[in-house]
Amino acid sequence: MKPTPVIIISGFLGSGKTTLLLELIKDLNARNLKPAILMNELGKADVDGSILAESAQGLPVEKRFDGCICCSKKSEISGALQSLLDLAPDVILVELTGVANPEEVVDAMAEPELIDKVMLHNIVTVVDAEHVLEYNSIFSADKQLVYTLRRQLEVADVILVNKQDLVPYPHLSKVHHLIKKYNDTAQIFNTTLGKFNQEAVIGALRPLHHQAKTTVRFNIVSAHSHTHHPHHGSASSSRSEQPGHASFSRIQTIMIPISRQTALSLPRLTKWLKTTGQHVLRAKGYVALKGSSTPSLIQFSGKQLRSESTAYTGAYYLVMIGYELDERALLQEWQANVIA
Ligand SMILES: Nc1nc2c(ncn2[C@@H]2O[C@H](COP(=O)(O)OP(=O)(O)OP(=O)(O)O)[C@@H](O)[C@H]2O)c(=O)[nH]1
Repeated sequence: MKPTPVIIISGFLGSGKTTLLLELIKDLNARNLKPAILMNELGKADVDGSILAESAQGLPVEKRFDGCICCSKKSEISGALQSLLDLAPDVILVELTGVANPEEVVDAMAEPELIDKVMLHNIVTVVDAEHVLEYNSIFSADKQLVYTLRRQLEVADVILVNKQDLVPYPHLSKVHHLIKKYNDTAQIFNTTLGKFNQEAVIGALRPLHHQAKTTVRFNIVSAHSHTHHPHHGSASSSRSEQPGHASFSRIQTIMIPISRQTALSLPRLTKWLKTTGQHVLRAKGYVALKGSSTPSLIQFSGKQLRSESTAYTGAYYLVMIGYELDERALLQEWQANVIA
């Protein structure tokens, strides 16, 4: 039996991985290829899962959300991959968290129970064209994170310089220069919203005609996460200073639950996210906005906030992702600046 190809999508927080994943799913569907998806997410809320559920409706997508890829637990990764294999997909797409090293998945694929069943098709790393040049200086004190970000570039077969719409051309060439310093063999594409000629990534894939071992379809399974840092409560992080395969570093997540009765002012929320002294790199979640009758998906990355109306039906919350976050201060600021 032919091994099932695996495509790994990596890239720092907010670079555009889920946006790319949705583009790949569309294209695979157009080619009559059935993908299965393994994704995990920082924090306790499965925002990407909800986006996927809404955007990929009707597509032959299977999703498994229980592999904690952040901790190099090979058994968890390989367990999740094996469950997906039972569905006989033509390709497995793995979307990593923004602070994960793709090598962890590659390592897990080399475990005895998987080695003959899966093969690495390619690693695609998505780069945020607007911010990638700043990362080394912002995170200079965090060796683990700098190492992970470097490995995301070094091990990639294809690198997307995404968000090209937000930067002038000379900036793009500086980004290419940086990438080539770490990887001069990867194919590089400049993209906006993850759109490019996907032939380079999925062109060689063919239907596998494998027999599914189960008819159980994995839908959106509840988000799995855990606390890396007990004293942070809902925050997740670990502080290994030793570069290695483990991905986490000082990046933390803080989940802000929001009552269903609270409608937020978009201008106030935007102002606060842009001006808070906390080191917030990314925020996302579902909220009620004043003047809108449906829940809104909030996406804050690269100091830009986007909101879009959705058919989401779950509890409201905002996940804040950043470094050196002071949870108490952040929640106080939230109350004072957004809620009060
Ligand atoms: N202007 C612009 N925005 C983009 C582009 N690609 C993605 N975005 C937006 O950037 C935000 C983050 O995109 P995602 O695809 O969720 O990024 P991600 O890498 O999956 O994020 P995490 O999973 O949180 O690490 C969303 O609001 C996207 O709509 C782009 O090319 N240009």
